[in-house]
Amino acid sequence: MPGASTDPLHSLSRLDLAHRSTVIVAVSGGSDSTALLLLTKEFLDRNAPATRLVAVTVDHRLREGSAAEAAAVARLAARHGIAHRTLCWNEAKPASGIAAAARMARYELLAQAARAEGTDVVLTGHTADDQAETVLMRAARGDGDRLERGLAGMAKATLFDGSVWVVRPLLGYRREALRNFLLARDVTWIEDPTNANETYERPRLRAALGRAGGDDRHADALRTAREAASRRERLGGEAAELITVHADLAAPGLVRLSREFVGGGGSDGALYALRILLASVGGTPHLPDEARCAQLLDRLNREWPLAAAKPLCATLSRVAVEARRDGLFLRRELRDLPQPVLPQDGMLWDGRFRLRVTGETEGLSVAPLGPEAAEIAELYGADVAASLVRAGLSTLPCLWRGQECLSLLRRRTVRQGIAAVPVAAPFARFLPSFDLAAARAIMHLLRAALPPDPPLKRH
Ligand SMILES: Nc1ncnc2c1ncn2[C@@H]1O[C@H](COP(=O)(O)OP(=O)(O)OP(=O)(O)O)[C@@H](O)[C@H]1O
Repeated sequence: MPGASTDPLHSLSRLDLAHRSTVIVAVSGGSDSTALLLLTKEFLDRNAPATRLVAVTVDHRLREGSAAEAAAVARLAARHGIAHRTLCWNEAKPASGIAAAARMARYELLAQAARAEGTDVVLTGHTADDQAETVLMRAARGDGDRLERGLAGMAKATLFDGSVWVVRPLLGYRREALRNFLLARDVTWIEDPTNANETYERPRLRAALGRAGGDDRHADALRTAREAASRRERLGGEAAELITVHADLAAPGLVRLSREFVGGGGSDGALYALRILLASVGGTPHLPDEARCAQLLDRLNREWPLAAAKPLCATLSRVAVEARRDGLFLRRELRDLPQPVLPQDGMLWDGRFRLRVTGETEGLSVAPLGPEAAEIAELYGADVAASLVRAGLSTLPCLWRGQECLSLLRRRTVRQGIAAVPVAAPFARFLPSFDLAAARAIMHLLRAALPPDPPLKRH
């Protein structure tokens, strides 16, 4: 992230939008996203006049007046010759955790809008002020792991659901500069009353940063974010290297790590790589507990030499771990596998596969292969113990008609118009650009679909 700059007109020049036929800007009607919309319009008019600009407002239907706010954004867009859509969050609202649910619904609706417009880019108006607040809140909570990846704050770009890049071109710019930009053009914006409600953590922090000494705290927070982001990228690069060199898919559903991987177990990169591997094999979106993974690596380092006689086994984060003479094997544990489900397009299965459904599904279900794995185990992993191959296979999604097993669902073998595409669970929903190297390595290992390049120019 650049240091806070004063001329927001430069903000878009770092984006690679030339090959996109359409770009979406997410506009709440607040100062930041309104400024972003007008900046993007100016930028595209000058540099990529063939690219269509679409403003999208999400009406969360949480406050009286939200529809009128969306209509005000629509009028502003029309005045500037910009297409505008309003999308409503119509689902039932949860009783608690409303802010997080609203945020998730907003991402989903924005991604839907992007797909409908045939683009993979949505720009949002997050600023340097938002970034400083995010980092200070995370630091105060002390969440994140020992390596403090969370202190990197928001990434310049985050891939949502594997398909839409949410890009934040204004992260290096102060809100005040954006407001001055709007005032100079006589453009007004909407003040969201929740932004001033100091019963919430963010507005409280925002008010504190506005008082004496706030600028220094702001600058410190941005420095912390920059440093944490480069540490996080370095760590991800190390993990990617370890996964690429020392991990392979010994058989479907069975990841094998070499002894050298564990031998380097003292490094932060190995610990991070192991956590990514465990989360991906187990199908959990969050990385498993850092301390427990460090203990496992430590134990493997100390005891593996003895494992020649008897495998060393452990389970962690839905993964069965087995150290044998010929490698460390990871597979989804057999407990708590999904019950049979009716396949639906886009459904995430056990956090490990995305189902693709194009055909008729009546009478069909998707469930783990289970004991039927014994029938086909000999087809795979000739250099691995048959029991491991069977165990790995038995956790994979299979197409059933009643009690009859029709076929193992694979990425390409589309049976009855149904396929199961592997996903890397920790990066399936949100993939921040800091983690791209590590994500690509694990996706490559699992034969998952690789992420599209982010629309950022390389320096
Ligand atoms: N209701 C919404 N509709 C469309 N986009 C939104 C909406 N709410 C937030 N966003 C996008 O997410 C960004 C960050 O959201 P945040 O809640 O921090 O901003 P805000 O205070 O609502 O408005 P602004 O950032 O425009 O001042 C916004 O700049 C905007 O791009």
